[in-house]
Amino acid sequence: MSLNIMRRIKFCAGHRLHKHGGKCEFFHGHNYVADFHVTGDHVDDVGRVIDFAELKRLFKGWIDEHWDHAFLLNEADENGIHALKQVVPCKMYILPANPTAEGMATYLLESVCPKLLKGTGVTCVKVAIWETEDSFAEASIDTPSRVQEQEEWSEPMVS
Ligand SMILES: Nc1nc2c(c(=O)[nH]1)N=C([C@H](O)[C@H](O)COP(=O)(O)OP(=O)(O)OP(=O)(O)O)CN2
Repeated sequence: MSLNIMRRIKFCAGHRLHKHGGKCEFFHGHNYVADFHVTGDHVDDVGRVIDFAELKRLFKGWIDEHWDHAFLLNEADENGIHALKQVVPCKMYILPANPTAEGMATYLLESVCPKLLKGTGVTCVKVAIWETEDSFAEASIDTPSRVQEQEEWSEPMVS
């Protein structure tokens, strides 16, 4: 048996889609919603897979530090990165792919959640990123063990 729970985290961030070819190539921002779906196979003495408050501490803590009020850019977007570095102070987070809802959900699921949840006994199996109230993308894994832990972290650039 598995038990599935979800913790929602809201944040705002700026981005642009490298080579989008349309309006989303301009710098702009969104009020994002991130839904973290977590699974476990047993409950504690209180009846919880994991305390929602602990998930908030972990997920919101990471989001607040790295993405909230930051600009998210594709590492291939040299022009955008160069431009943002001129801004003082500047909070920027560089991703290995475009900061689409799909790219952000994938990054959280594969690169961030395994580290945050290490030792908790639960696994994040799906992350949904809502870019607007009408559109979202989700990344999910079928088998938790498919998630690989990655050693490299992109630190936010603050200047
Ligand atoms: N599959 C995806 N398509 C798009 C993404 C994305 O993350 N995944 N992102 C964007 C842009 O970020 C854009 O800001 C959102 O575009 P759009 O949905 O067109 O924006 P609006 O809902 O605000 O549309 P209006 O026509 O301006 O009302 C684009 N595509």
